[in-house]
Amino acid sequence: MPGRSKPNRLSRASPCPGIPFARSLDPACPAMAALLSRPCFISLHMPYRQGWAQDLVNTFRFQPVAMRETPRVRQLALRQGSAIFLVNERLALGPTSISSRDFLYDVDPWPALGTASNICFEVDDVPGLCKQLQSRGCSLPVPPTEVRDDGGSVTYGVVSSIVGNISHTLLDRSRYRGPFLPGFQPIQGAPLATGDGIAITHFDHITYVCPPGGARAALDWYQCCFGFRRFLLNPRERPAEGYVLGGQGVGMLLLALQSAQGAPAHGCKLVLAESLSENGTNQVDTFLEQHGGAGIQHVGLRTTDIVATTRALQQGGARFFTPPAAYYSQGGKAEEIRGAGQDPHTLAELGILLDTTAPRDKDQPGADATESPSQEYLMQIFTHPIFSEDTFFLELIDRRGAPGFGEGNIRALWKAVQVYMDQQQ
Ligand SMILES: O=C(O)C(=O)Cc1ccc(O)cc1
Repeated sequence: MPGRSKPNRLSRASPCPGIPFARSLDPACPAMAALLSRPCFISLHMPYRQGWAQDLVNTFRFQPVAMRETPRVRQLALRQGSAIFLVNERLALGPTSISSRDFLYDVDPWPALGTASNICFEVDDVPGLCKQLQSRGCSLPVPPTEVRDDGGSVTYGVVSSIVGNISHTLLDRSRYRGPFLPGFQPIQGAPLATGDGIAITHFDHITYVCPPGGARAALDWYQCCFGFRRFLLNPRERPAEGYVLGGQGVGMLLLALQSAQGAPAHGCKLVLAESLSENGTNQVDTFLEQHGGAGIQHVGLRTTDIVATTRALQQGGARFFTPPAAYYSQGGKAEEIRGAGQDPHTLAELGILLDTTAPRDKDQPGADATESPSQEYLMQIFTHPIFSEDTFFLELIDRRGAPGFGEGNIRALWKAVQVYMDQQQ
């Protein structure tokens, strides 16, 4: 955890605290009332005076919707589609003056550096879920709490995840009519120009970096505690092993989950990454080192037009990883791109990756057996790290029927990041 040492909670014997080990490994592990929906917001914490909120507004065109300011902290909600980042900034130096209650709807991760540390989920019964989680031994830094203003009231609690500095705000805002949350002032003003082509609709997935041996424990925890279901990233993935990428410099295990509620096509997935590299540092190890432990490595933002969105963001100054030029010329890639109905020159100019190797697995929940697999593909592009360290970054993802993750794209990203990191040294 940045700036503060913390015992490794992944070393617990049972992945589901309080549940006998054998039962806890059962994916149906015991009826959680938790029906978590798509993330309501993702919290970012900045150390003193790092104005990254401005970049989200000016470059990524997130719209400021609401703000809360105390003498010690500022919290700013920024929105694109239904994706909301809650940017938390300290207004004073030094940890002593800040109490955990300064950051409403969150806990203070004491960041010595920028970190994305909280994912808020809307739930129906906050006290009931908090009670269940507590009875399973989960740590609840904020017990169920009611906050109200003129727009009504909400109930929230915060639970610590077993992964690094990540926490989850559990929120019931069914009784609230205001624009964001009680305690926040709406930010009036003309919406930012939307004719610029940026078409971000929602959070598609959130990828964690787990410590060695930690991805499986995290998978079990989210299944047991939040009722998440396993999501197979690729038809070739064997459930017992996970999606293992090896060779060509890649050594990584990926496991994924999706929330039980919500249509699969629109649900937000959690991807758990763990390094399997034995020799030398890679992007996952680098994250652990520079972040000071496990945490959120990137957030995938779903777009319905990745070409226009990337172009507009690049014009606004966003910087993206670009794959080596050979990516577009070798192994029939240009034909693959054309076959998908895209233009290889445009994708190459912008650095967008396209993958047709992640067709819809007909066994995944929600799969539509009538759709033709040949038309399914996805396109992705990844920003450079957005804080000063090589830690957190954003991704744009445009899914054309493909719900998984393309192996070719992950390899290309891996390579591009390695080249970037080598250049940094
Ligand atoms: O492709 C994605 O968006 C993923 O989430 C998979 C992934 C996970 C970790 C990495 O360092 C690179 C790629």
